[in-house]
Amino acid sequence: MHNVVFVLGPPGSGKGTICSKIQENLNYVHLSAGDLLRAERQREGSEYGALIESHIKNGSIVPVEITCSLLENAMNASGDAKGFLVDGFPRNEDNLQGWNKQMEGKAVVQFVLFLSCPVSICIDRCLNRGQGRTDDNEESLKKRVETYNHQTYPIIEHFEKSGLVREVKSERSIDEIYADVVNVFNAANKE
Ligand SMILES: Nc1ncnc2c1ncn2[C@@H]1O[C@H](COP(=O)(O)OP(=O)(O)OP(=O)(O)O)[C@@H](O)[C@H]1O
Ligand SMILES: Nc1ccn([C@@H]2O[C@H](COP(=O)(O)O)[C@@H](O)[C@H]2O)c(=O)n1
Ligand SMILES: [Mg+2]
Repeated sequence: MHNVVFVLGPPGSGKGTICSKIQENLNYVHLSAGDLLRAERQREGSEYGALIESHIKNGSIVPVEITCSLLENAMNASGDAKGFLVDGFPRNEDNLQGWNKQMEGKAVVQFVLFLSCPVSICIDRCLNRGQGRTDDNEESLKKRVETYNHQTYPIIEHFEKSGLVREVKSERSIDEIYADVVNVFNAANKE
């Protein structure tokens, strides 16, 4: 059974940055749904390349069958770990339902780490990220934020109702955020 922590928050809230630090120090494996989709988009022979690129540019969400299979394959291919940081998933109702259907009996959700951050700060971070992402431009970011507000935030609210959400404010320095995140993981692993 895979132990999973979902990591959610607006685009640019620092999910990837914080997950890298958790992976380095806490024996969790970081799996970014966005990174897996970008790799699949580049994979020679992939039948999904064009579809994925179109969703990424439009800030819309790729059908769950594609994303969940990439996640499950990555988990199965990974060695021993305390758990998996599933970054940027589930992003909408389709992601959530598809995960529940595909991963029932194969994964347990330990908690949801919610990195909350004002949107204006998130947009500035993305525009200055400097990684050449095709969606780090004003037009795509407007759509990504809209998708976050209308489709992803309701998923966070859904988990909130089950008491699974651990919110950490991420408009602060990386060290301050990470200190709070470590406390969240320590508390969860004592339960
Ligand atoms: N606490 C922070 N303070 C300042 N800059 C930060 C902070 N956290 C991350 N950044 C920077 O902001 C940018 C976005 O961070 P990151 O890629 O981790 O966000 P993300 O939530 O994974 O975004 P996305 O959803 O678009 O993948 C990066 O350039 C990163 O270096
Ligand atoms: N569950 C997901 C996650 C991501 N996407 C698509 O990838 C884009 C980039 O995601 P990041 O987490 O790296 O920002 C995102 O805007 C979506 O188009 C997805 O479809 N499903
Ligand atoms: Mg990211």
